[in-house]
Amino acid sequence: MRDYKLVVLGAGGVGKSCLTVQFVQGVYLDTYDPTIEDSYRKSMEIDNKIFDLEILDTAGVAQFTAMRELYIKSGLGFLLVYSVTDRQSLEELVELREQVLRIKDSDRVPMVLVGNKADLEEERVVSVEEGIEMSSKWGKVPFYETSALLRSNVEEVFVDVVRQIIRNELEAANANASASAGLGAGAGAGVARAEAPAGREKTAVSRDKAPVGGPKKPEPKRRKKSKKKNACVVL
Ligand SMILES: Nc1nc2c(ncn2[C@@H]2O[C@H](COP(=O)(O)OP(=O)(O)OP(=O)(O)O)[C@@H](O)[C@H]2O)c(=O)[nH]1
Repeated sequence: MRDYKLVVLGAGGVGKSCLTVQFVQGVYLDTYDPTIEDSYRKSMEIDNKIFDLEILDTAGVAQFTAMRELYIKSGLGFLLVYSVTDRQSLEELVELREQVLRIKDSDRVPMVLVGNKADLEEERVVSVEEGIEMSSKWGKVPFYETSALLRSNVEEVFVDVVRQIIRNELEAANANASASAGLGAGAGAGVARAEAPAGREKTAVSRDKAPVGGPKKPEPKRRKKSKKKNACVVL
């Protein structure tokens, strides 16, 4: 069984705990109790394999953010959550993502951008388009709008991060196998083949789940083997 640690990051009150508890326990918490740090475990089957997930629900409020570096070091995948009712919470993610990339010392860290509270249409101040724009700026990090209240796209965001981790591991294994077989020049081809089975099936889906993003395009190369796909899924 594979054991993966996922970390849920974002400003205070955006719904990190509600998303996590909805995913793990299938219930919605409607009281607000600021988190210091909570850890949850859940086993799930993805692509016919069982994964044991440890999910760290982190503190959004400033006095606990010193612990963040530790979470980030130990995490394999990250959910960067804002609330569509709070513009500042989206802006705060810019710095958070930079912190993740810096601490992990990589620009290919498995992550998703999550705009939560999408059910609160009347209180919305961040549009779907702004979420998509942020995801594009970040090199097409998969973007979803979610509602922990309605349980929409909740499972999808966690599964997406796990699939990214799997894909990265496959790429690393292929690169190692090619290197140890003395096939340095063929490593790129191995990576490309490895991507196919773990690829996401969704590209871009509008509020009524119709595709809005057109065909997937390869991300412009930042590193030699970088070839990410986009997934923007909103309610
Ligand atoms: N309408 C609606 N309310 C939500 C949703 N998700 C969370 N909330 C509410 O927002 C408030 C904060 O949710 P939490 O999950 O505690 O937020 P958090 O990000 O964990 O907050 P911190 O622990 O301070 O970091 C609670 O009152 C929730 O009921 C959602 O999808 N829709």
